[in-house]
Formats: sequence, structure tokens, C-alpha cells
Amino acid sequence: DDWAERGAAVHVQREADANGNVQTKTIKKGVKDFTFGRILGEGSFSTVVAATDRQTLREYAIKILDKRHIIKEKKVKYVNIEKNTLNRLGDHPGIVRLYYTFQDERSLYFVLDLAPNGELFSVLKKLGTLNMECTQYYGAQLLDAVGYMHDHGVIHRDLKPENILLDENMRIKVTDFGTAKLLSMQKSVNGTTGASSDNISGIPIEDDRSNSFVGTAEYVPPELLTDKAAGRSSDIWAIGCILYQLLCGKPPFKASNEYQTFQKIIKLEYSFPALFSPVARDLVSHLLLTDPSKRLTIEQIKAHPFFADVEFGPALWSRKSPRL
Ligand SMILES: Nc1ncnc2c1ncn2[C@@H]1O[C@H](COP(=O)(O)OP(=O)(O)OP(=O)(O)O)[C@@H](O)[C@H]1O
Ligand SMILES: O=C(O)C[C@H](Cc1nc2cc(Cl)cc(Cl)c2[nH]1)c1ccc(Cl)cc1
Repeated sequence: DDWAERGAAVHVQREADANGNVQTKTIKKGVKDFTFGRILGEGSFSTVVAATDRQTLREYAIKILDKRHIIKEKKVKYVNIEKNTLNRLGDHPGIVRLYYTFQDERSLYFVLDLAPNGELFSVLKKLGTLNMECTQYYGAQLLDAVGYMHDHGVIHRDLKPENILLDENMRIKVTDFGTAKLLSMQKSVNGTTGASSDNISGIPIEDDRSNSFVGTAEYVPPELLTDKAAGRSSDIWAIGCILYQLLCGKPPFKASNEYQTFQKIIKLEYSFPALFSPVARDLVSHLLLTDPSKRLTIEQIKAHPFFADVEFGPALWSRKSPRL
């Protein structure tokens, strides 16, 4: 019928009603259901546009990809990885949520949470550095979001301030999952694997597929340069680089070109500015370790004195963001 032509797609939405019974309803969304507004930004293969759902008047960010361009640049795999990964990570306040996908003859559409306050990177560039309180707050939110990803068998592999967006409450929304690594999920304790694609309940198993992807130079861990597989600890390395950068304004490994940046990473050639707080120095130096198995885990980082006065869990996502 008409919605098929309109490039709509059927989405099954599960919602528990008052007494906990799960109701499923099918929602058909397509281009015609949205009013498109301002362009939020452009990627190499995408344009992200603010859009309003004409029925609910809710605002979204819609990422539009040109099919011909995707095919020509051989990015079909990345687009489908982004869709599958976002479907797996459907329910965390610190991760950009994917509501619908659909296509028409020319484009693919991802209907995502709108993060109206741009990239954490832009805020950092404007302010130069963040103070301890802000770094603890944004660092804690990043840890919570990455911990959720890892629990759901997703390794981001390209964490950086440009991929950390800010929502209307200046809380983070991690984005850009097209280069994520999805671990296969084995049977969970009650013997069932995830029933549906969007809420897999299971235990991720490390499968050591070789890497074809390397992230952004300044945040790449050494194991990706000596061609070993990326694991959860690769994201931990990137968290170390980000915490360092929030506090002193530049990433720990930065040279005039990528090759020299890679050399510094492999040689672990970095130093702390004199004013770098000792407790932050202790944490970062336990993340930027060449041996991935030596790096702290998410839980160990949350327990580190640097985050002593941060309350993790739901409060982290309802408390007021500190003034930047
Ligand atoms: N959910 C969102 N809300 C608001 N702005 C967004 C959202 N997603 C992306 N943007 C902005 O749109 C621009 C393009 O984002 P997109 O993820 O499509 O490409 P990219 O990953 O930034 O670029 P590339 O594909 O080259 O890596 C970016 O500047 C980003 O800040
Ligand atoms: O998995 C699905 O639901 C169906 C499709 C899969 C899909 N169809 C495609 C067509 C083209 Cl031309 C390119 C890509 Cl990457 C394509 N990916 C789809 C539709 C929309 C979006 Cl945003 C992603 C994938």
C-alpha cells in the first residue's frame, strides 16, 4: 500500500503498560511523516538534519545517506553495522538512540536522538580545558555509556570528543557506531539468546576476528597498530586519551602527521604537564598502558579515587550538569 512506496518501514515497538503487560504495536514511519529542518552537520557519506515527527511533534536528528554514494564508496557494510549496533544499544541515556530506519529510492534514513548542543570537542576547543568537576562528570558519563556498550558485546573502536555529543541538558550522547565491533552473543544464563534483534540478552563472547579498521590516529591503541584484534581495552585506551585531553586541552599523542603520532603511541611517548593533578595522573597512567591486559577495567576505573565523589548509576543521568 502507500506507505511501502513512501519508503516507510514497519517497526515493532514493545511497551509495558501500567500493570507490566508488554504491548507490541507496529509503527510505520517514512519520509512523509517528518518535517525536515536545519542541517545539523555533514559527514563523509551523510547529512544530518533536524526533523519533527508530524504526528507527535517530537524532534529528531535524521541521518540521511545517499545510496549511490554508499555503494560507490563501498560503505554498505558500515551502514549495516551502524544499524545493527544501534539496535543492540537501544536503551541507555548516554548513547544516541535509533528510533526508526527507512529508505526511499535515493537515500537511507536513520531517525536518531537529537543532540542539540553539538560535540564535546567543540566545547573543549572553546574553553581550552575542563576543570576537575566537569572532567569527573563527563568522564563518569562516558564510563557508564562504554560499560553498557561492553556489556552488550559492542566495542566502539573510535571514541573521541568529536563522537561525544551533548543533549539539551548538556549530558552526553555517544554516537558514530559505523566502525564498532560486535561480539557474537552466546546463550545467556537462562539458555535463550536474545529473542529479537534489538534487545539481545546474552553474554558477549570475545571472538578474535582480525581487524580491518583503525580509528582516529590520536586515539588509536598500540595493539591496533601492531595488527592485533581490538578488545574492550581498546576503548579503555581511548578513554585515557580523552580524560587527558579534557584536563589539559590536547591529546597525549599528537604529532605533525599520523605516522609520527603512531610512532609516539607505539613507544608510549607522552608526558603530563606539571599542573596535571596527581590523582588524574595516576588514573590516566593506568589506562595508557601498552599491554591491553594491564589497563584498568571499567569497574576498576569507577572505583579509582579520581571518581571518589561521583555517584554512578541513575543519579548520574538525572543530576544537573556542572557549569562548563
Ligand atoms: N544525533 C545528532 N544530533 C545532532 N547532531 C548530530 C547528530 N549526529 C550527528 N550530528 C552532527 O552531524 C555531523 C555529521 O555526523 P555524521 O555522524 O553523519 O558524520 P561524521 O561521523 O561526523 O563524519 P564522518 O562520517 O566523516 O566520520 C557531525 O558534525 C555531528 O556533530
Ligand atoms: O536492514 C534493514 O532494515 C534494511 C536496509 C538494509 C540496507 N539496504 C540498503 C540499500 C543500499 Cl543502496 C545501501 C545500504 Cl547500506 C543498505 N542497507 C536498511 C535500510 C535503512 C537503513 Cl538506515 C539501513 C539499512
